[in-house]
Amino acid sequence: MFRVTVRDHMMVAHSLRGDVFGPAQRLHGATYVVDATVSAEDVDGAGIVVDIGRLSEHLHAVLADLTYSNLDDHEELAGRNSSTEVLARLVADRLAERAAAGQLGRDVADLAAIEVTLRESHIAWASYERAL
Ligand SMILES: Nc1nc2c(c(=O)[nH]1)N=C([C@H](O)[C@H](O)COP(=O)(O)OP(=O)(O)OP(=O)(O)O)CN2
Repeated sequence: MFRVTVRDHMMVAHSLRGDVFGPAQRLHGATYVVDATVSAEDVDGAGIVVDIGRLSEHLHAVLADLTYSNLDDHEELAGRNSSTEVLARLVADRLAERAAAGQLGRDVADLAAIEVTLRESHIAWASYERAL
């Protein structure tokens, strides 16, 4: 399997509900380093999974909708904790929609999966992977 990964970041405000959380139950800021990885069984005629520049543009566009916002007010996250895992899935699903529309520059049938990893610090991260 071939994989290509691009990296970006986003800055958000949010609070997390539940006794499992401590101070993070209060509204606070978080900066996530976000990695998006697209995989394919084979490369295309140009020898790539998808173009890095194009994948970077789409990751940036997806994150632009979230960054500098209060995720507690986000309609897609209503009633749900914006945990690192849930945010990884949200970003992956949005990128998958773009892949399905051919916006990554390759037929989605030739792509295998997308994985998004959010690093909330240098010692903790969460990922979500889904088929394309
Ligand atoms: N699996 C996950 N665990 C935790 C997440 C997460 O997104 N996924 N997020 C957090 C918080 O955002 C943050 O990392 C720390 O929160 P908090 O629990 O309030 O802080 P502390 O660990 O310092 O406090 P405790 O009282 O020890 O919980 C946490 N976990």
